[in-house]
Amino acid sequence: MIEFKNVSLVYPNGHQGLKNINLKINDGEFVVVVGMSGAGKSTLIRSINRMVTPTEGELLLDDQDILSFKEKQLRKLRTEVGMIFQSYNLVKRMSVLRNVMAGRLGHTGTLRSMLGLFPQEDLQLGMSNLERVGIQEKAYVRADQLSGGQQQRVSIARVLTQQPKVILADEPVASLDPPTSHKVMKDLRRVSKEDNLTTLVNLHFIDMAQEYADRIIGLRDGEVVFDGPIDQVTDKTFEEIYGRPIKEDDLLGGDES
Ligand SMILES: Nc1ncnc2c1ncn2[C@@H]1O[C@H](COP(=O)(O)OP(=O)(O)OP(=O)(O)O)[C@@H](O)[C@H]1O
Repeated sequence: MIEFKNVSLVYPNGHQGLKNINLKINDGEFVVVVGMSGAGKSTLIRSINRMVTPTEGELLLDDQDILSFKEKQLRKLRTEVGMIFQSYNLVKRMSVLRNVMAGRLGHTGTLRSMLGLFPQEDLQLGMSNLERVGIQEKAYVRADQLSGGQQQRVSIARVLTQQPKVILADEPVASLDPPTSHKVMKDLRRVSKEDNLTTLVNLHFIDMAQEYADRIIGLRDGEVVFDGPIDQVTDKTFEEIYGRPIKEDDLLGGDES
């Protein structure tokens, strides 16, 4: 379980990114975080792997306060909490499989990883994760030869190969067209559920949020202004989170066709 207890974060320039956050996120939940640009979505999820560090409160992962973690514990935390980025963050010149194997970095020694000396069972794990997202035939292709949707699937396979407890996804479909966005979100949700991973996804399209979330957390100006299961979420909820009527731009539209 992830628990935020009175968590606040003030950036070095004095800007308050998070204000007194109190949340409990259960194992296996698929949570979508929504809010306007600048509301604090990235700050919230990046606190969980300490890419940013809250300045007040306690942030518990399985009852351990990660805000007190130093180097060695931080490395372990980042093995347990995987991340998916809008820009995929693949090494473009390397093969798809090599990128996926980067997920084992925290498990295999750095030198062995740099030399590409992965144990056979790790390679099998990497290949099976590529298969789970439907691109095993691309394993030996250079990452930059793939489409955006395929590259994001590689990054999903990489995070699965890391065998984390938690996945953080920061606007994972913001660079993709509507049909591809739906396919990637479906894959992400399916594999998260199959592996019982706790997943937090930042999305800015409210129709996507409604389609894939178990639970929605709404942020405004660094504060939680809504937190509830998807069946309690209506268009009015989003108007309250955004503090204004819903506009066409807030919807991705389209479907998988
Ligand atoms: N390193 C930083 N130093 C100072 N202020 C920051 C820093 N990073 C983010 N902020 C500010 O904190 C607020 C929250 O930013 P954050 O990136 O978490 O928002 P967001 O909801 O993810 O927005 P977006 O959808 O635009 O990415 C914004 O006002 C942003 O300008």
